[in-house]
Amino acid sequence: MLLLRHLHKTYDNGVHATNDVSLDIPTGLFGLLGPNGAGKSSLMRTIATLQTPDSGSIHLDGVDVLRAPLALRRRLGYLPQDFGVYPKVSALELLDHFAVLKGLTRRGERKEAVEALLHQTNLWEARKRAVASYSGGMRQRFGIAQALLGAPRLVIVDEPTAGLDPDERNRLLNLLARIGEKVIVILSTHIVEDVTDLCARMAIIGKGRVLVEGEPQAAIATLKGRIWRGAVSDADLPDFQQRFTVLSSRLVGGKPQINIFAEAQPHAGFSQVEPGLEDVYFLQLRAAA
Ligand SMILES: Nc1ncnc2c1ncn2[C@@H]1O[C@H](COP(=O)(O)OP(=O)(O)OP(=O)(O)O)[C@@H](O)[C@H]1O
Repeated sequence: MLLLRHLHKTYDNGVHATNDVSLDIPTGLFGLLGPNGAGKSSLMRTIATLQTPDSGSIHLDGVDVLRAPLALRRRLGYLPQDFGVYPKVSALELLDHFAVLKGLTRRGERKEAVEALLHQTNLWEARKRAVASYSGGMRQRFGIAQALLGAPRLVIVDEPTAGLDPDERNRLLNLLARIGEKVIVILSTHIVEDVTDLCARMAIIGKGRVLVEGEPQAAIATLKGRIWRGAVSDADLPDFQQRFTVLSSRLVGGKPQINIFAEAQPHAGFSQVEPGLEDVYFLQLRAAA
């Protein structure tokens, strides 16, 4: 279990990027959902001991991470937002090199670990190709492979699905879900669908604060019976936005279709729909704005 308690981090420019964050993160895939600038990367870097919080505590399986950062680093796999290491060497050689850095010095053991990870991340067929020639999805899978070296207890992946096509996104999420069967995996993302189906638990953060935490389905259930959908004209949209809690709007057949949060039917022609995590997300962000 990873326990975060009352974490605060204010940068020199005065931005309060982490504001009293407390979370219990068990084994499994944990989604950290928030818009750009919400403070996801700041929190990830703090957990990874790449920066220190101003106050608060972090414990991994009972070990005080801020007092013993080396102990955490030995058990951590980290894929930052911009991994940025794509040299013209083969995936096999590069992963082997990272394995040496990670302390896997015995050749036989290292070979076994590297090959197993290339299989696990579906890169075995492409192992002799230069990482520089990989597609975005392959690079991210390579990033996951390096994060898994040394059998970490905690894996942190920062926005790994950004810019991937739907196929590659699914492949990556499935890979993370499988890894999450045994270790703690924190997945930061601004894509709501990344969290809905696969994450056992999640937190939505906005402006550095935890807005909601728990099981996605439980958060969705709190909105049951209170999400209404209907079509409006472009001209009427601003009026609806002023009068109601409009959570989202998308064009369907050229006309805005909007989701409204309301205890009763807000307007003629609106019908109740099953809530989704996107409704939770927009409602929370609105409330925090
Ligand atoms: N080193 C830094 N110095 C000053 N301000 C920073 C620093 N790093 C981040 N910030 C600011 O802190 C806030 C949170 O940024 P952070 O990168 O943690 O958010 P994020 O949720 O990861 O967003 P993104 O998805 O855009 O990376 C932003 O306002 C950002 O500009």
